[in-house]
Amino acid sequence: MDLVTAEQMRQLDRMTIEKLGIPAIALMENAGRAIAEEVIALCRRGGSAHGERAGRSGSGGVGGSGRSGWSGSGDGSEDGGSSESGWSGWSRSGESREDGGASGNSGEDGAGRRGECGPGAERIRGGNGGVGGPAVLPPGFAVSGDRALTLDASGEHWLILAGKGNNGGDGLAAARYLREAGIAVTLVYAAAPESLAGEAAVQRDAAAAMGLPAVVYGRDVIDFAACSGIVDALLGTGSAGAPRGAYAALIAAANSSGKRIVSADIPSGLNADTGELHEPCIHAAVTVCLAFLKRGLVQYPGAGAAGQVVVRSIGIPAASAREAGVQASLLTPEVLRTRLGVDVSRRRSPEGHKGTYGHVLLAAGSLAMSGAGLLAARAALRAGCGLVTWALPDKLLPYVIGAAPEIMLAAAGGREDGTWNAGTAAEVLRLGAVRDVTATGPGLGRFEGDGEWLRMLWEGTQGPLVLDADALNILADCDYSAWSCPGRPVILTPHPGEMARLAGLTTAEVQRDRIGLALAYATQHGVVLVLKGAHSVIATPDGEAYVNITGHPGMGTGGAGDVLTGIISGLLAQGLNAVQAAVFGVYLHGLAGERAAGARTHPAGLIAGDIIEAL
Ligand SMILES: NC(=O)C1=CN([C@@H]2O[C@H](COP(=O)(O)OP(=O)(O)OC[C@H]3O[C@@H](n4cnc5c(N)ncnc54)[C@H](O)[C@@H]3O)[C@@H](O)[C@H]2O)[C@@H](O)CC1
Ligand SMILES: [K+]
Repeated sequence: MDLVTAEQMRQLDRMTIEKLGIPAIALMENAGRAIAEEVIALCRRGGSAHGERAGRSGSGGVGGSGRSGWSGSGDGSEDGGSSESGWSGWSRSGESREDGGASGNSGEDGAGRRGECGPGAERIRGGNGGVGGPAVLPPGFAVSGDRALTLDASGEHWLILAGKGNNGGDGLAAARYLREAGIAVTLVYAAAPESLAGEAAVQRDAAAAMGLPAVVYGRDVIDFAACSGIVDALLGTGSAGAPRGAYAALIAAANSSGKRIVSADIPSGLNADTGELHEPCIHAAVTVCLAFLKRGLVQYPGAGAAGQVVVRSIGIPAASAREAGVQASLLTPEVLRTRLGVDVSRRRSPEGHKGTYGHVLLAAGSLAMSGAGLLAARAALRAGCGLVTWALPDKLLPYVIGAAPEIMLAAAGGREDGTWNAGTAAEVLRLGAVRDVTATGPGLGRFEGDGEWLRMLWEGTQGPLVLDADALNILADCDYSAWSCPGRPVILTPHPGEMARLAGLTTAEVQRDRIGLALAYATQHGVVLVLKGAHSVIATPDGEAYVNITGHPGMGTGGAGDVLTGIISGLLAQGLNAVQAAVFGVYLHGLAGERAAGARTHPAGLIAGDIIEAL
């Protein structure tokens, strides 16, 4: 599923309007209808303002995963039920959904039976059946109504907060469909209705012609207490900066009303590109994202304000995304399989042996931080590689003998106190020359001459090189753009603090636009970059980015990053290329974390070793 910026979305809108000849008002109608369908689906579910959001907490929802709050349409991103993927929480609008609602296709019930039980069909039966028995329909004949836009005996009353741009126009179109579905609506204009222009003005006039009641902020009393839900159509991808004036006041009032809020496209007040929250920002139960998933909806804190995100098609072809230069994707099993060519089933050859699956060299650990090396080495084996050699300081070696009998140990020299020194580089290079992957960083520590040590590895390693933890801190202190590169891939796996040191920024600056920064850094430095944290971003040297949404809050525990280093290295050893290994490694790491968290009495008890065991 593609992730777009506001500017790319505008370009995609223009392409559809100009090249395909689809009028802008038609797109807006589709948007309005989609929003109305999702409001109706929410009403059917009876979700409360906060109840709808429970699935995002990571503790509830399908599979105990934070992903249960996501559903999508438009690119067929489902995994087809693969148990490996764990994507049971993902549903596609327009196909059979558990709630039986919000289907872009009318007349299907929750089980996908066409024409058997829609309200329209009931009416036909009633008319045919006469007194005293069920209707008998001729074989093969069925009629159904527009179930997605029907809500029986609702008693619902929704406020439609409308801004003066196209986002407001979407809300006004939705209001008409809601009214048709039997839901009472009141339009709340943030600005004088006369100030609306273009398609939004057309929607204003259509709503007025239908007799929909309307109030205007600053002129009329707005009764939030009397409504049962709120459509937020104040600001969309055209918003700039913090909401001002009436917009700010309406957002604040909507949030404090405690009512369910369904946002059109993005929660008003969210930066659609970065996920930053302006003050104030809507906190939605559901966000009906139009056409393409906006980057800001998958990056925190925005992802936390959006509630359940549903991506709905409005007539803009999915294929046009690449034409518009979209380089970011939500990481789904489908993306792994088709865009990246990863065998997500991790099939093993019946003829395979340990030599088939590659050999990792890990240079890691020191006397005070031996566990980091052990975790990374064990994770590489659990990721499926054939062999792992753990190179470590001589003084550490006796303490780890037998800690994991599957791991081969190699004394690399080092200082008397069990730390590394510059002289170990030659031995690490010698060991790495006959192995498939070299990984370093976990538990490495800093030492005199460490910059030169890393330069030797960087320039001398022939196979893929994975750098994490202290290797990244060393790198941050070096001008490595001057180092020669033997043409093998490098994968960097920083957490936000390490990323800040690498990029010369503060951690807050790193977190402000994770996708943008990861892309800029990866392309500028020619590396595969894994920016860790909730919804890790993987960026490639040729300018592609993937946002991962597997994982669990319980994974915030010491050593989880070392496990990721091991997994990525283990996948590289098995022959995955650097991008495949980084992306699939992050994905598997998150899945294993979810499983491990689910297996504990409380996810707070999760420790890094549990993630390895859940691989
Ligand atoms: N053909 C299209 O272009 C389509 C656009 N669509 C909708 O249109 C939206 C984008 O519409 P627009 O580009 O008109 O922009 P918006 O509707 O997001 O907002 C623009 C309006 O808000 C005002 N504004 C901007 N920032 C503000 C702030 N911080 N405080 C107060 N007022 C502010 C501007 O003066 C302008 O009047 C999308 O998010 C989507 O909902 C959909 O209808 C689909 C088709
Ligand atoms: K909005």
